[in-house]
This record gives sequence, C-alpha cells and structure tokens, in this order.
Amino acid sequence: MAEDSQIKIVNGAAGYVLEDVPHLTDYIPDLATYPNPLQDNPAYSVVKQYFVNVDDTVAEKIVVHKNSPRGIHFRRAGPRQKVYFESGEVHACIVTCGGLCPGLNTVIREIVCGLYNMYGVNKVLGIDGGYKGFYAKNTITLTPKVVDDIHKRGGTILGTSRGGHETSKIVDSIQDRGINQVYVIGGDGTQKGAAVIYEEIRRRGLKVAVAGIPKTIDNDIPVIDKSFGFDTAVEEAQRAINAAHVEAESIENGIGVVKLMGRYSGFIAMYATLASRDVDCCLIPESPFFLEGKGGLFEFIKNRLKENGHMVIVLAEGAGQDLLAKSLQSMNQQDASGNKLLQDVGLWISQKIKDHFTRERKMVINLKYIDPTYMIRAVPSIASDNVYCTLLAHSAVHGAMAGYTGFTVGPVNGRHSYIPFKLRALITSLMGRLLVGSPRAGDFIGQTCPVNDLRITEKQKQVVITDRMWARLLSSTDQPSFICPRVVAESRKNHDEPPTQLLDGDSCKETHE
Ligand SMILES: Nc1ncnc2c1ncn2[C@@H]1O[C@H](COP(=O)(O)OP(=O)(O)O)[C@@H](O)[C@H]1O
Ligand SMILES: O=P(O)(O)OC[C@H]1O[C@](O)(COP(=O)(O)O)[C@@H](O)[C@@H]1O
Ligand SMILES: [Mg+2]
Repeated sequence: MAEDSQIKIVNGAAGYVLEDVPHLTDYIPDLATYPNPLQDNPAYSVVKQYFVNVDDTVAEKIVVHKNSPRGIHFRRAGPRQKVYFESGEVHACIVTCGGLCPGLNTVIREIVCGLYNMYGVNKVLGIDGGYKGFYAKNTITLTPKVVDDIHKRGGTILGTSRGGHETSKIVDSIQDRGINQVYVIGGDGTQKGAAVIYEEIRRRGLKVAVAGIPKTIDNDIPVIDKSFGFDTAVEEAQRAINAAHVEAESIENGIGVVKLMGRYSGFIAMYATLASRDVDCCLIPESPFFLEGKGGLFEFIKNRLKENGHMVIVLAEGAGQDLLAKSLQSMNQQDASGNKLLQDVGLWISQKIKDHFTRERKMVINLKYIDPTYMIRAVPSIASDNVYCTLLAHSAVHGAMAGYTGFTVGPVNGRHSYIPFKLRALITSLMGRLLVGSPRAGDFIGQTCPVNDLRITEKQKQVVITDRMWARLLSSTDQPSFICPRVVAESRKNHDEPPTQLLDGDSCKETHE
C-alpha cells in the first residue's frame, strides 16, 4: 500500500499492479451489506455469472513483451453480489458541468433509469446548472418518466456552468439534503472538482459515494479509450467538411477552412480528417506549424491549388495558438473555470492566407471559413454513443451501489473499469519514457513525465505526433509534417531501440492550467 492512505496500490506477482479505487469501508468500517437486488430481476437473472468477480481487473497495457512487467490494472466495473446501500436508503443526485457534449442527456437518463430499474431506487435529484447549483439553485426531481425521451435532445436538461466550485458549500448541501450518491458528469475540470468533493466527504466521514462520468468532446481524458460524444462530433464534423469541399471545388482556387473543437488535443480534427478524405491539410495543437518559407503552410497551399485547383483545411481551435499570440499580442484571459480563452485561429489563419495570396502573390483565391464548433457540440448523440453512454451510466451506478467512491468510470482497452481520481498509474507507466510535449516548429523535444502524485485529471490525452495514427493522417493528406527532417533524425538517433508498440496510447501530458 502506498504512503497516502487514499491511494490504494496492490502489487502482485510478475509485476502486476492494481490501482484500486477507494471504498466507503476504507473510512467507515463495519458497514452493512445487502444482496444485490439484480439477482431477483427477471431481465438479469438469466445471465450466467452476471456479477463481476471481486478480483476481476482490467490491464492498462494489452500489448506486452515476453519480459515486460504486467503493469497497471484497474478494478473491473460492473454489478457486485453484495451492495452497500438498501434500495430505499439511496438518495442520489446528478450534476453536469463544463462545456456541452453530445450524450449528456443520455448519461442522465441511464443513471436515473439504471437506479430505478436495476436497484429499485426512487429518489434521484438533478442539480440545476453545474456545481454552483448545489448551493444556489433548487433541485429537479428526476424519474424515468421525466427523462424518458431526453436522449433525443442535445445539451443537458440539468443545465451546466463553469466556475463556482465552492467545496464546503457543495458538501454542506449534500449533507443537508441527505444525498448519499453523487454522480458527476464532466470533463477534466469537473473531475478535479469531484475529487475535492470526495476528499471533503471522506474528511467528514459521510456515507456518500462520489462517481465521475468523464465528459469531453475533445477526447482529452487519459487512460480511458474514448470519451462519449466524440464519435458524434466526428460524424457531425463531416457535414461541415463536406460543405467546405463543395464550396472549394466549385470555384477557381477555392479554399475551405473548417475549425473544429480541441483546446489542447486535436483528436476531433484528426479523426474527422481521416474519415473524410476530402481534407488536404489538418492542423492540431500538438503539431506546430509555420506559414512562410520552405516547407511552410503557404508553400503547401500554393502547390495544392496548382495541382487540384482547390483545397480544404481543417484545424482544431487550439492549433497555432503560439503564432496567434505572437501576432496578436493576446492577453492571458481565462474563463470562470480557469481555462485559457483561445483566440479564433480560424479567422486569423483565413485572413493570413487571404493577405498572403492576394497582396503578396497577386493571386485570386476564394476562401470560405466555416466554424461549426457549437453546432457540433449541441447535437444529440448518435446511436453508438447512446449505447456507450448507457454502459458508462450503468457502470457508475453499479460502482456506487457496491460502495466504491472517488472513482471515474470508463473503458480501458474495451473493458469498463473504475479508475481512481487519484491515479499513480500514470506516473509508473510513463516514468522514464520519452513523451512528445508541445514542440515548437523545428524544435522536436522529448519530455520526461515528472514523478509526482497525479490524478486522472492532471494529465491530458493528446495526439502523439510520432504515433502511427498521425502518420496515417500525414500520408492521407500528403501535407508537410512541419518538422525539420534533421531534428526527426536526431530524435531517432537518441532512441536506443526502435519505437515500440507499447508506447501506443501513451499520449498524456501535464495539464495546461
Ligand atoms: N481544480 C479544480 N478544483 C475544483 N473544481 C474545479 C477545478 N477545475 C475546474 N473545476 C470546476 O469544474 C467545473 C467544470 O470545469 P470546466 O473546466 O469548466 O469544464 P470541464 O469539466 O468540461 O473541463 C467548474 O464548475 C469548475 O469550477
Ligand atoms: O465556449 P465555452 O462553453 O467556454 O466552450 C469552449 C470549450 O469547450 C470545449 O468544447 C470543451 O471543453 P470542456 O471539456 O472543458 O468543457 C472546448 O473544446 C472548447 O474550447
Ligand atoms: Mg476541460
């Protein structure tokens, strides 16, 4: 067990490490247990071995070598034979925080229906308008009837907000209302907030389970395979890319520019580009680029227009922010949650391209800029995301009923798992490894992950531009990598061995806040 009593690490033979999640009995001993009501539920009782074995764990690494350690494992999500809450005792609440994401309503719906239908719970409250709703607003009663068709709508029926995380007021409200299960749906900021709430609840010795459901359209939460709403966003982005392509190919020297979401991580832009095949150039925050000179964006545009007569550029909102900061002398403004406010890279780059070709090259170009970001975020989730949201919600409900707390749910290599808010796995798994940080153009620097006490929320998953996926993209668009070949060669020379598949997916870096 680690020195910090809230971090539960179990070491086994052959380098097996379990990053366990906290349990209510860690700080309230002798809690009563009850048989899981699912065993008498006709829908579930037909399943052989419906309950998850208490010892089941999920491996973080599935590609291993003969002599490599077995690595980090997480507790497998799912229903347990014993539960720590009686049905009538449960008083649950659900809160949604941060930016919108397709699927929020589906998760809300499935938590409510899961609690009612699987566990016979009939007291579920919705917190209105994010964290501040705990102490500043009235609650909303949630029943299966109320949430019946909300999955067909975008947004969140509960409302959301940034900022306003006042821990003691929130926990006072939880205590005063007699809430004993808290379901928190939100991104990295929200999960940080949930971790603090869990710590305060534990300090007060309350029998309250805190479960996080990770939400981020940017897909930037580490460890889990993918966040809900991401597939919907990639799908919806196709409409904007198609429109940009139609516009561009209809006119001489047509250029379509599409901005997609992705503050620090360019996953939506990368997948939307790979899916579309109409995109000539994809720009993401992880891959710095430059405009002028040999190998720069302007030269590429000139050549592509010469070859094809038109082109489409997709860029993530966080791309090229270093260039914008230089040229616009931006102020360091933040939103209410402390997230850096970004400049509009789409507008900026569109203007730069127009200026360059019309003024400097005296060339007529027709550029159309499409910003579908908020339209994409506001749509209802597609079918596959709905199923995924259902599994996330059910995993969270099973975990809380089983007495686990201080955890986030999510699939790890396809298996739903409970991941502690306080996560040391990342340290161990990343220790000593070279990660690509945020290199500047021509400045390809590998960074070593600092060995600190980390949480799932203190790293961001990013596109690794030395991975095969980014190479696939470069090969599909045939765009420049914007990295000086000499620096790549030097970086290769510094690796004793060729890059290994074990590195796939190690795509985390420290948060930017
Ligand atoms: N470090 C933190 N500690 C406590 N609460 C936080 C922290 N960071 C963000 N929050 C709270 O989490 C909520 C959502 O955060 P935000 O960054 O806006 O969105 P997201 O969760 O989608 O990343 C806000 O109410 C914010 O106050
Ligand atoms: O305008 P808003 O609501 O602050 O949201 C903008 C941000 O929200 C996001 O869509 C998602 O961010 P969060 O996951 O932090 O909510 C980002 O891509 C984007 O920068
Ligand atoms: Mg965030």
